[in-house]
Amino acid sequence: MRIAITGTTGRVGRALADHFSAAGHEVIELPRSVCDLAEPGCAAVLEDLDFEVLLNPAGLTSLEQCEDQPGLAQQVNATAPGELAKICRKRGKKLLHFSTDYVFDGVAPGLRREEDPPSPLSVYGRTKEQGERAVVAEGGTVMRVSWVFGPEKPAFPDQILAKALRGEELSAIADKFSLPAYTPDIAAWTEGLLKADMPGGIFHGCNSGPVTSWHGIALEITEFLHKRTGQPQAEVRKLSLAEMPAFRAVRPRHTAMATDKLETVLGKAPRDWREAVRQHLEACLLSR
Ligand SMILES: NC(=O)C1=CN([C@@H]2O[C@H](COP(=O)(O)OP(=O)(O)OC[C@H]3O[C@@H](n4cnc5c(N)ncnc54)[C@H](OP(=O)(O)O)[C@@H]3O)[C@@H](O)[C@H]2O)C=CC1
Ligand SMILES: Cc1cn([C@H]2C[C@H](O)[C@@H](COP(=O)(O)OP(=O)(O)O[C@H]3O[C@@H](C)C(=O)[C@@H](O)[C@H]3O)O2)c(=O)[nH]c1=O
Repeated sequence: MRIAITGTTGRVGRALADHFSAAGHEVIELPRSVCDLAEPGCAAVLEDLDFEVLLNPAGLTSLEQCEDQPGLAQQVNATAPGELAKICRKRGKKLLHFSTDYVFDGVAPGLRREEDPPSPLSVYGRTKEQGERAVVAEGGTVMRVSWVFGPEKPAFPDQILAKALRGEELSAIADKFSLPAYTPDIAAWTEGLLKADMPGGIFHGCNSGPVTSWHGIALEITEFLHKRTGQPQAEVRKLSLAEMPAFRAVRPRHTAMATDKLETVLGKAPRDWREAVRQHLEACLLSR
């Protein structure tokens, strides 16, 4: 299959490109230099392109940058995905677009379902929600992911691992809750949706297991290191969201997502995030 992929310099796009290349598909990479979503009309690149499915993980992912440049966030996260979706529909091509748990306000604890009404708190969340609505209106499929980590680019777990290995003091936010999503697993779920012919609508994609905080993920990492090295388990100081002055954008507190809808397509539940974190850490230690 000929699979076009945006955002291949990013975490999810790189994982998708590597996964589908390894699976024997022809991957057409559409990085910013080929398709700059900040440019109105950028989707025209699809008009003459020979592809069967478009995967669109590209996005303006810094919440603070979105607050500072709302016009750019609107163009990249909302307008451009809508334009890509229109051309995909017109040309009879399948589209999977990536969105976020931050479309929810996260006020109440518990698992968010696809049919729960979004109520974003930030420019990032609002523009991502508009983008997903535009895609679904054109018959496209959306996968909302959360707290993404993987080998392609360092994320929060990598920062904790690096600090722990250097013996530095550790701290992590303990009053914000979700479920992480591991990039190789995101790629496998994407393949599942592709095999189901991209059914349209919204799907939640994250690993399973107990809902956690960033502090909970950090503890999983220090416990892993303790078992792996025999060193005493490092302490992780608990932080609150309010202690993060760098977080100028408002972040939702409870955004763990239920994945039953994806499970129906895949025929199995996503694996536990703790297993995915351990696999990631093993790979990080081996590559050092
Ligand atoms: N990371 C996370 O924790 C989460 C991510 N998501 C969503 O998942 C998707 C993938 O995220 P992730 O891979 O982690 O993000 P990254 O920040 O790692 O990558 C973003 C990608 O988008 C590209 N991009 C940004 N602006 C433009 C532009 N104007 N034109 C073309 N490409 C552009 C970047 O290209 P360049 O390298 O040139 O800047 C990069 O390839 C996003 O849509 C995000 O909203 C959802 C929940 C959590
Ligand atoms: C969690 C955490 C982060 N940080 C730092 C690391 C990083 O530089 C910065 C932002 O962290 P994160 O990127 O993990 O947090 P955030 O920007 O909230 O991440 C979000 O990204 C967008 C794209 C999404 O859609 C969300 O699901 C979520 O993954 O804050 C800490 O210093 N301490 C912490 O405990």
